[in-house]
Amino acid sequence: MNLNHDGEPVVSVDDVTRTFGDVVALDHVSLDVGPGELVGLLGPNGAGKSTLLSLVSGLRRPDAGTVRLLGQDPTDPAARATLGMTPQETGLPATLRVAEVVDFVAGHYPDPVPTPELLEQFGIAELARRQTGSLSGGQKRRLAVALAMTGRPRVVLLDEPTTGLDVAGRTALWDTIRACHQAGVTILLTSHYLEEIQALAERVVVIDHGRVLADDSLPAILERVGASRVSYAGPGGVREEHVVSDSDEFVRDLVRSGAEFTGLEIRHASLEEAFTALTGGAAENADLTTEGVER
Ligand SMILES: Nc1ncnc2c1ncn2[C@@H]1O[C@H](COP(=O)(O)OP(=O)(O)OP(=O)(O)O)[C@@H](O)[C@H]1O
Repeated sequence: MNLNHDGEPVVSVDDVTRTFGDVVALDHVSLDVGPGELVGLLGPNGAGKSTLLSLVSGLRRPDAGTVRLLGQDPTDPAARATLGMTPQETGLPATLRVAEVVDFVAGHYPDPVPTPELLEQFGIAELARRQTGSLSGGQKRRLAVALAMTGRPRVVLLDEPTTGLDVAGRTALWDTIRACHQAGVTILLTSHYLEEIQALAERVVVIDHGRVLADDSLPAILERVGASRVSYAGPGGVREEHVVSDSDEFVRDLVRSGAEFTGLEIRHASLEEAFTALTGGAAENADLTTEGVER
């Protein structure tokens, strides 16, 4: 599905299956991503998200079906010149300095972002001369995402980009990811932070057991759950909460009934509720979190 854009998809996954021995990691998955889209891949542990990114980045080949990156086979190195990627686990050469690692990666691209500019953009300029082995987990993560942007990519794959970052680090990285998106870069990201998907993605693809369960705009995904929570304080200040399918109708009826109430609040279903409904409760075991993240 390509919700917002005309033209050729930047990433095209057509009826792809990939197995590892007996495990079916991807089961007839199809997905098109249009130019400039920011797509969030959401799914419980082992759903197939990283496998999908490994096929799009040409690290692995599908058993069946086709994957195209800007119309080319992503296993062809020429196709990957337009690609930036931050894998889930990144190995940085521990004895090299931060600026040296960026320079090394930049050397692979025809028109890289100048190293000082890139480090500034990712808030790690003051770490330029530090050996990467001495960086904190969060600082390494920021550097890893910065490396994905070094070659001015048209497509960026981010596998859990902000895992391990504190709240300030996470929101700073979100701003950088948004800036890349606004500059027209196509971004496909996975995350276990529902707030991250809610804050960044305009389109959400929910995957479980190697299958696409939902692929739609964020509001449409939320709407699928259909329910809203209406709460208010009744007489005596006792708070009541109702889960209703039509909050407008509920409030009209409440007003018509002449009941006294104050502090009316209407909350639409959260992404967590939508995800739990879609995956049949998998969210509860999925290592997904909605805690400790400010939007
Ligand atoms: N190299 C491999 N060898 C064997 N099985 C694998 C391999 N890579 C992935 N798998 C299996 O394929 C399935 C999908 O894994 P994948 O890493 O794509 O999930 P994921 O959605 O990225 O999970 P997580 O959120 O935990 O990172 C899992 O059952 C996993 O164990």
